[in-house]
Order: sequence, then structure tokens, then C-alpha cells
Amino acid sequence: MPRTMFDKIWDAHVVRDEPGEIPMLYIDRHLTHEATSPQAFAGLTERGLPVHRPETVVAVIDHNVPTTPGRRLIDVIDQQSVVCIETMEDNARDFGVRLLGMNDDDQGIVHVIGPELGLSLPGMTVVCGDSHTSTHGALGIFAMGIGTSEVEHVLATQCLLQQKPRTMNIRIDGALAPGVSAKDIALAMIRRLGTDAGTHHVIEFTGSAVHALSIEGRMTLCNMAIEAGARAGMVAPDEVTVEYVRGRRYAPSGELFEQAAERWRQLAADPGARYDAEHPLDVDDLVPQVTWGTNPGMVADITGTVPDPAAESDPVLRAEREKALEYMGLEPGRRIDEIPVDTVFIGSCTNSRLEDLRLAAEFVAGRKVAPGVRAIVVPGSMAVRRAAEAEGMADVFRAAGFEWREPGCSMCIAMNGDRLSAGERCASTSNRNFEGRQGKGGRTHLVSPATAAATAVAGRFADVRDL
Ligand SMILES: CC(C)[C@H](C(=O)O)[C@@H](O)C(=O)O
Ligand code: SF4
Repeated sequence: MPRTMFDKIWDAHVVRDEPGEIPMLYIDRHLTHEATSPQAFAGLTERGLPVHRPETVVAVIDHNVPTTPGRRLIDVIDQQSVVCIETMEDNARDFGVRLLGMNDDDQGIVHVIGPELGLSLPGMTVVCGDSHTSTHGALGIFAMGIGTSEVEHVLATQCLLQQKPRTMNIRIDGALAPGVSAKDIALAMIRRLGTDAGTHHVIEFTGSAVHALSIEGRMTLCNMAIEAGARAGMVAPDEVTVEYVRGRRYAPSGELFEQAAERWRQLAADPGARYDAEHPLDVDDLVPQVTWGTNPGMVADITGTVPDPAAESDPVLRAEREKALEYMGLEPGRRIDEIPVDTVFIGSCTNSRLEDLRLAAEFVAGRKVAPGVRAIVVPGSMAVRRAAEAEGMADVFRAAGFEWREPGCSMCIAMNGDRLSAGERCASTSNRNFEGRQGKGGRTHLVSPATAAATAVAGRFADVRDL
């Protein structure tokens, strides 16, 4: 029977699948961070258990780290964050797990460093106690977020009990206009399908527009599969994938790499493979997208207006939209490109890779951040920061008036002190615009890196195609 890519990876990792039992899956790579692992390690200590295969586990400190240049432990904003960081350091040492600490040369957001270092490779199962683990799926990986009790289980056994998810094919065709990128596809997809369309499903992104994306763009798309409610997102490996992985630090090399690449090329779905659900999406006419509300499905065209809740016939949806507009401080009918912003945040595991920064820098070069706007760039990893500095990009951002920071999750989740104050409006390249996500009372609008850059310069949401 023809199989989907998900089926192939699943079949290759099922350890036990008996009727009436939850299937047991082997996990190849386990990434951990300071925010969701302390209790898991504490559980092992309590039961006197070691980590079963420490060489498959990598720990990184990303959520609670300050991003101020030259950061030290003393810069960490609160005692709770200090405890998280120190606990991760202690656990890594005590359990023999490799640690990428706050100022390690390889530090970065867990979902940026996994692919970057070749820790996450095509065909693998990858887990992390973090919902956006789906990002790694861009390489043709079944990568998913797990809860802290599951983190403990995987540490102890290298296996995960997992109900087999359903499969969904989102086929994206067409060619992107200049200035429109993977983030706009992701937002348009959630706008169209809704924030729960993917529930219980693993999404395989197929189609010409997907394979025309770089790996970075595919990561943006897979990252946001979670915001469409999916368990995971993935893209079949092609030659772009093979070339991306070649030469990565922990990827195989030489003849072993060629053998592995041959297997990765077989991962794509067989012709005629059946999915439980299918959705087509065309991006030929896609324009830059901006969220106006408090979930990632509340999206408008940059050329559009804030929608009127009164036009919504479903009373529940209408109330939800009214509440969102009130929180966001917006009136129906307002032109999106007339909404002024206070802050621009370029960062997060959605959009902080080198390509994202390049997409933004292009619109910043030779221009200035609008007066009164706070603009921040937080590279996704130390490697991204070094490369951007070597390319002169950091200077471009600084000359325009952006702050250039150290890597971490930063204002995506505001756990480290980088945050919005109440009422502050932000154009953000991250993935969640929930109430209070970037600070209590803060107002988040999700956009692409190019739109964020253009917006910083204009001081209001701006269409890059006009620049
Ligand atoms: C802190 C962590 C549990 C959380 C997640 O799982 O996604 C965070 O990374 C987020 O983006 O909200
Ligand atoms: S950058 Fe944001 S979305 Fe990504 S792992 Fe960190 S907090 Fe979660």
C-alpha cells in the first residue's frame, strides 16, 4: 500500500503496537530546555533512574536568558529564572547530558540550533518539551512537542507512548510575489483553515510553493503548523534538504552521508498515498499578512482593514472578535496600514534565522527606524549572530536604530524581561498573539520579517511592496 511520509517514519520507529494499547515509539533525538525539564529530571532523581541514552539528549538554555549584550547570570531578571537556568546546568552535569549554556558558542533557541547543528536529521523522531518542536519537521522529521511527564518518560526509556495521529496534506501551489514569504503563507493558511483545523493531525506540506521555499522558510511554515492546531508539520526531503544538512556538525559525513541522503530521498509520500484530510492553498495572489486579533487565525491583508465583528453571523465568533478588538484597541474598518506601532520585534523560532534577518535587513538598509519606535533584533542562535555580524547585517540594523541582541526566546514569550507594557503595540515576527503573550496588556501583531522591517521604518504597518 502506498504510504505517506508520516507513515514511513512512524513504521520505522514503532517499537510495540498491540491491539488495545497505546503504541510505543522510539525517539532518536531528545532536546530539552530549562523551562520544561526540571520536574522531569527531578522525577528521575526521585526514582533513582539514569537517562537511558544520554548521547541522544541535548539541553539548551533559551527561554529565560537575558538578551542584553555581554549578558551574565546577574542580568537574569528574577530568582525563578535563575533557578531554572542553574537547575538545567546541574541536571545536564549530573545526568551526563550535553549542555549548550547561556554563553556557549552553540547556544540559541532550541528549534533554531537543532537543525543548524545537524542534531535533527531527516527521517528521525525528535521530541522536546515544547510545542514548536514541529519546526524541525521542515527537514522531513516527525518532530513534536511533549509534556513534562513525557519528557521524563523519554529520558528514562527513549520511548514515547503515542496515539497514532491522523494525516493531513496541505498542498500549496503558486509563486510568491516579491516581499511575500513563508510567514505570510503560514498566516494565510491559519486564516483560511482556522486555529483548530489540524487537531489530532500531522500536516505534510506538499506542492510547488513549499518546495520552492528554502529550509528556513519551510521551518517557518512547520513552526506555525502548531498554531493551526496540528500535532506536527513536515516537508519531504528534497535536494534542498540534502544540501542544507550536508556538512552540519553532527550530521554524518563522507560515504555515510551519501548513504543517509539516499534514504532521505525515499521518504516522500508514495504516489497515490492517502491522507485523512487534504486542503489545497494557492499563493499566487498572496499579499503580506498581518494579524489584527488575539489568535493567529485573526489575520488581514496588509492592504485590508480591521474586520467588523457585526458581519459575523455566528454569535460565539462575533463575541470573540469583539473581545479581541477591545483588547487590541482597534475599531472595525480601520486600515491596517494606518495602525501605528510602538515596538518591532524581529526574533523567535519562527523567524530568527539568517535568511529571516536578511529578508528584514534588505528593507532596513540605508533607512532609519521611525522616531519613537523601539526596534529589536534577537538572532535565533550564536551562529546566526556571528554570521549576521560577519555579513555586516548587524551594522545595518544598528545604523538604522535597531537594538542588536544576544540569542534567546526573548520577547516572543517575555519570560526574560524583554516585554511589552500594557497597551504597547508590537509588530512581531513570532508565532503567538495571545492576550499578554509579550507582556501583560501588550498588543501583538504577527507579521513576516520583511513586514516587520518596513513597519519599523514607517512607524505603522507598511507594505514592503511600496518601498
Ligand atoms: C515554555 C514552553 C512550554 C512553550 C511551548 O511549549 O511552546 C513556549 O516555548 C511557547 O512558545 O509558548
Ligand atoms: S521562541 Fe517563542 S515559540 Fe519559540 S520556543 Fe521560544 S518561546 Fe516558544
